[in-house]
Amino acid sequence: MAGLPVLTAAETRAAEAAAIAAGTSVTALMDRAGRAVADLAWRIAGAHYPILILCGPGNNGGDGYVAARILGERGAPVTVAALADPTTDAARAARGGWSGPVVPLAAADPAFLVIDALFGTGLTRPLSAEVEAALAIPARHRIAVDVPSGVATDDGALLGAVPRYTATLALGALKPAHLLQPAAGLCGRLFVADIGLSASASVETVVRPVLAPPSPADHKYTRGLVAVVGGAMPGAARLAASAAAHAGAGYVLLLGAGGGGLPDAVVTRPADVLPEVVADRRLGALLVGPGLGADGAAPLAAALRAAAPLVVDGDALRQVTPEALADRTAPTVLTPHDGEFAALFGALPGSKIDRARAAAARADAVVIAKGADTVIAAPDGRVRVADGASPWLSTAGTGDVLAGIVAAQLARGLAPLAAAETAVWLHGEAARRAGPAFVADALVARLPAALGAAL
Ligand SMILES: NC(=O)C1=CN([C@@H]2O[C@H](COP(=O)(O)OP(=O)(O)OC[C@H]3O[C@@H](n4cnc5c(N)ncnc54)[C@H](OP(=O)(O)O)[C@@H]3O)[C@@H](O)[C@H]2O)[C@@H](O)CC1
Ligand SMILES: [K+]
Repeated sequence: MAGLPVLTAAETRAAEAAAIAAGTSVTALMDRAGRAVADLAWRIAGAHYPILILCGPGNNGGDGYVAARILGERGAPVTVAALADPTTDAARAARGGWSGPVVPLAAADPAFLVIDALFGTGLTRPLSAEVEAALAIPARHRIAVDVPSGVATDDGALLGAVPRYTATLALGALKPAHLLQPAAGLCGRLFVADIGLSASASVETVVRPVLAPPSPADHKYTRGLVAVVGGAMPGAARLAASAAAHAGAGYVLLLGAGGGGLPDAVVTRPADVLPEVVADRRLGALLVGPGLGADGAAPLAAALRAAAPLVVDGDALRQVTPEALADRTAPTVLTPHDGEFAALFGALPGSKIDRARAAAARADAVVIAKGADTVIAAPDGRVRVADGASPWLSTAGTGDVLAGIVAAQLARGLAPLAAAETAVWLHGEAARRAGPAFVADALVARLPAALGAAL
């Protein structure tokens, strides 16, 4: 199943221009946008609770005037406060359709619902104190039109004090700011209004995969042999191995990290059999990095020679170079958090999406840039962004679990980007099922149920 497209401000403008070239007017697009805003506001506030609509000078403000007209026609108590007069033809026309009063921003009173139509994709500079004060007007609920005013559409940075919203209504398509931190954390529930834009996007959201159960012809090797390289901290490798076993792998081998807490089904062998395992044609995927320690040069060098798909995680990411990774001929998936990403690729420019994409091209690997806003990038430029990750995932061992799940998906034959996307979804679903304050081991225990939800 394809994810939702994610468009930058420029891509959105291009989609808008294409729609206009195909015969739709800006006014028609704005009317659809304003109607969608009004419908959402109506569901929250209905006809009896005061609604304050903050309108900016551009087309985001235009959407606000359209919503004001429609809500007013339905009998809702609407007040409009404007930063300045409209500056675009479409916004002027929308302003003309609103017959109620328009007060200056500074004169706006608190309301049950504030609709923020100050700035959308056209934000070009930091917010003024006047705008920040208006955004901070007390309200029970806030809806952001397209994006919260003050967030940078393309990278999710904050250009001022932005409040927390009940909901954000993305117009036409999601934007990076809806998914990337810190903006994503302020958007509240995300809705996408279909206003008739069509665009193919190289960036999509991660969605629930559609997995197939094993066929009668399958056996443990076709289900996938995963080998996990242990190291200085064997617990991390055990966790990863256990995750691989619970995420559908047919056979899991753990090298040099035996000990308690493992399912008996996971086969443990001494570390020095790694060259033999790497040469085994039945190997489906190799994982190196969890708990490897700072002294992992020898096993890492052996792992890089694997003809099977390789997952590089944790400590290994600090001991490898993008060039060594790019030299591999079999698929490689990297799972860095921010610190490991910086250690491996240095400070790259642009949004997290831009950085992950550049890193993937440089290392010729799929990069899973982890965090509250996990971004998956492939060397060919395709990107998948996960939304709504459990905040409780920020605990020790969850990265080891993810690496094990990725290895299991590669071992059963998924292409690297699909393996990464499937793994990130399963990891997120297991976390959702685990509830609050789980330990990483509990995440592993939820993996079969998460997998079941994708069959
Ligand atoms: N794409 C689509 O298909 C559709 C898009 N639609 C809607 O249009 C929105 C984009 O509209 P937009 O391009 O007019 O920009 P918008 O966000 O209203 O802001 C521009 C204005 O704000 C000003 N300004 C900027 N920053 C500022 C600051 N910090 N402080 C003060 N002022 C600031 C800026 O001034 P300037 O930089 O020019 O001096 C300019 O006047 C989009 O998000 C969606 O809601 C729908 O209507 C229909 C279909
Ligand atoms: K807005």
